[in-house]
Amino acid sequence: MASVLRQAARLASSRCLTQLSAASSTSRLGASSYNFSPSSRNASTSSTIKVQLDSNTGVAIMMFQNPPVNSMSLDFMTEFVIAWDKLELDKSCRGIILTSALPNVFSAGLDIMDMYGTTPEHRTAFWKALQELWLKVYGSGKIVVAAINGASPAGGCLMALSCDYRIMIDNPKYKIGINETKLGIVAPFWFKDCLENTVGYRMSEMSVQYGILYNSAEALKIGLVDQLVPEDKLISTATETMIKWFAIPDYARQISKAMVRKATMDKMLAGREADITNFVTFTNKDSIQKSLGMYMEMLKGRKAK
Ligand SMILES: CCCCCCCCCCC/C=C/C(=O)SCCNC(=O)CCNC(=O)[C@H](O)C(C)(C)COP(=O)(O)OP(=O)(O)OC[C@H]1O[C@@H](n2cnc3c(N)ncnc32)[C@H](O)[C@@H]1OP(=O)(O)O
Repeated sequence: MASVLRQAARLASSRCLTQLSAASSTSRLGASSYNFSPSSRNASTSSTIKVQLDSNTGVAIMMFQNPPVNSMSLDFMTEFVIAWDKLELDKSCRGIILTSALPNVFSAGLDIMDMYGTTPEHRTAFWKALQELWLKVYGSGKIVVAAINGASPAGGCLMALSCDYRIMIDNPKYKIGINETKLGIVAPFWFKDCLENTVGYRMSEMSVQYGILYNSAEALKIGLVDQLVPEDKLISTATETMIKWFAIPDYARQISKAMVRKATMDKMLAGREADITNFVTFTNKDSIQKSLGMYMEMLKGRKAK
């Protein structure tokens, strides 16, 4: 145990978890001091990411606004990471709620147009940006809550899985899952690892092969999300949840989080270059390009009907 703790402490000061110790101001706010007055809100906005930080409570809400479906394009992910870094450096921010500013969709996952018909150089930059985003969110010392207010397939599901807690709107029309095989592509190992860490081995074995998208009730049943709420209670519940987490001393929670996530993080850090090569090689294949093209056509055709 002592060696695990030493490792976790080393991790806490390592590149991906540098924020852990920096943000460890213990329990400045309990639920009773919660005050969400508009005057305390800080707003910062890029074209696709909107951030509201309440420095009284320490809760930041990061909203995706990349119409029509919050697809994770290279530009979106770059803006995400810039906004994320700002929050990580802000000591008044103790927790981040991820949600969508668009109706009916949390995130449609990776932008297929960034993978389809693009150059290997472009896809390299695209995949690096995705790795970077994931390492930041998954490795964050802040408390991160996903407020899932719509469809959340593939990369959208990964984003939610990287958080500490997932709250979803209770509506059967919203689906979440790792559905890559349905597109004729393969989710990389770290998508699978995040799913497995959350729902267990057998469920992820079924899930990644079939490419299952679960509705909200099914997602709750298998533990893919932690809580369902009516639409009008989503942000208030996410904020209240965050305030409850604030009662735990930051440093102890952060070290514990680092211990639990270390193996998954290390695997990615060790395999980062190979993962980029795999992605670029895989998406260079004619058969994969064909699958992506057909899927895009299907999406557009569905709309035309
Ligand atoms: C050996 C192993 C090596 C492994 C190496 C790695 C291999 C590659 C790994 C790749 C991992 C991929 C991860 C992903 O995230 S792939 C993306 C998966 N996403 C989806 O399947 C979602 C598709 N979209 C939808 O289902 C719906 O759009 C949605 C439910 C989200 C919303 O429905 P709605 O009816 O509201 O909207 P429309 O369907 O009409 O869509 C509106 C427009 O948006 C376009 N669109 C939708 N999704 C995407 C997307 N992901 N990327 C780009 N564009 C998207 C859609 O075509 C419409 O466009 P138009 O308005 O122009 O018609």
